[in-house]
Amino acid sequence: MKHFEANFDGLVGPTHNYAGLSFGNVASFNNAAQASNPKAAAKQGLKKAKSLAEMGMVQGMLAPQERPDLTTLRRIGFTGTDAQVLKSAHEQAPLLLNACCSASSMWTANAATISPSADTRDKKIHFTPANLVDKLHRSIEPITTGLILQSTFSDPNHFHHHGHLPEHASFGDEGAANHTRMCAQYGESGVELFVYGQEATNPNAPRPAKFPARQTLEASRAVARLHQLNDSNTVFIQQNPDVIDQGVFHNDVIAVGNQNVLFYHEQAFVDTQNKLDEIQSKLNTESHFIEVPTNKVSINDAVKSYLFNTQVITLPSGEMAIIAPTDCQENPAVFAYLNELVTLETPIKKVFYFDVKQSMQNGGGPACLRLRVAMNQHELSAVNQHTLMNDQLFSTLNQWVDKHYRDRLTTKDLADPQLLIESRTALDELTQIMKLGSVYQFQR
Ligand SMILES: NCCC[C@H](NC(=O)CCC(=O)O)C(=O)O
Repeated sequence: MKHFEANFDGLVGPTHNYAGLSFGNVASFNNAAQASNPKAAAKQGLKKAKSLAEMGMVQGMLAPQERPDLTTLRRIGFTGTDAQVLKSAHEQAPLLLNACCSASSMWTANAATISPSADTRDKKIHFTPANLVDKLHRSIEPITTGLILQSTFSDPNHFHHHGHLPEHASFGDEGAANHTRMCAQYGESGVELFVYGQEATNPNAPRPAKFPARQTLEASRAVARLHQLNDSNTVFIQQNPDVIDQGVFHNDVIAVGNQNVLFYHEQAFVDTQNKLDEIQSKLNTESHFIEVPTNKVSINDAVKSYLFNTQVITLPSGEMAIIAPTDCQENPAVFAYLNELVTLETPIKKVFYFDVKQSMQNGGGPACLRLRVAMNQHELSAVNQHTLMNDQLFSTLNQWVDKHYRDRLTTKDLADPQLLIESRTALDELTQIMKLGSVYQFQR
C-alpha cells in the first residue's frame, strides 16, 4: 500500500501580532511591539503549503484558534459584555490581554506529538496535544487543538486521540517540535526520537541557566507510553542546555530528521555519539547523519537563519529537498553551506526557499508551521477531505483571508471589539469551508 508523510500547516489567525511573549525565543523578543501584517502572514503560509502540494506532497491545513480568547479572560475574572471584558483587560492587565490574543496556534509543530500506525501497538495513529505549559499564551491552546485534531482526523478505526499531559512544569510538553521520526520507508516501523530540555524530577541533571527548557524528559516518556511505543523504537536525547541559552528554544531550531536522514548542528545534543549509535542500532536501515560544524555555521547564524527549522521532504521522485526560509539565502554562511550540501553524497539534492518572514519574526520557520503525519492511503481517505490543500481550497482560503484579515495590527489594536467580531466572523465561515463542526467556544 502507498504510504507517505503528510504535512498539516497551521493557518495563521486574524490576530497575528508581535507582543514579545516568548522569553527565550530571540525573534519574539527582538520584534516585540512591531506592527504585524496578519493578511500577509496568512498568505505566506498558504503559499508555502500550496507549493508543497504542487510538488506532489500530501498537504493539509489546520484551523487557527479563537482569539481574543474571551473564555480565558472571563475565567480570570473579567466580566460584562465582550467589549467590556476587552476594555477592562486592556486597562488592568494588558499583558494578559496580549497573551489571550496570540495567533501562536499557527505553529502546528507545537500542536501535538504524532506517532504513525507503523510504530504503535494498536496500529493506529496516535495524537497527544502539547500542553505548552511553559508559556501562558500557548498554555491556552491544547483543548481547542484537541478538538481541531479530532475533527480533522475523526475516524476511531484509524486515529487514537489522547488528552494533553498534566498541566505542570514537570510535564512541559511542546509537541512535535521536539520529536522526529526516522525510518526506512514511511509505512515501515521506525525509531522515534524524543528530544528534551531537562529532567524535571532530577535536580542534579544538566539544564540551561538563562532560558527555560520547555520540554521535559518526563513528558517525552509519558507521550511514548501513551502512544504504545517501546524501548526498541524510541530514543530519548537531551538537548544541549548551552544552546537553549543561546536561543534554541525547541529542538527543531537545531535539528530536523526525515526517513534515514538526521540533519543537525554539532552542538545540538548532549552525549551525541552514543545517541547516534543508539539510533543506528534501533533503525533497520543505514542512516545519514549530516552534522553541521560550528566552524561552518555558528549557533548564532543557525538561530537567525533557521537553517534547521527547515522541512526535509521526500519528493515523489525519491529525492529529498529542503524547504527553507528566504532568511537562509540572506545569511552568507548558511547560504554557502546549503549550496555545498546539495553537492555532497547525501539524499538531499534540492533547496526551495520561501518567504515566511511574518512567522519568522516571531521565531517560527517553515518547520514550525507544519505538523507531520506519516500515513497510508486508507488513513488518508479517513481524513476530513475539506482540510486537504488543492487549487480550490487555496483559492477559497486566499479569498477568505482577503475578506476578513487586516494588513496591519499592533498590540494596541488587540482590545478593539471590532477585531473580535472580525475574527469570529472569519472563523465561523472557516469551520464551514473546512467542515469542522463547532470547534470554537463562541459556537458552542
Ligand atoms: N515553533 C515555533 C514557535 C514560536 C512561538 N512564538 C511565539 O509564541 C511568539 C509570540 C509573541 O511573542 O507574540 C513560541 O515561542 O512558542
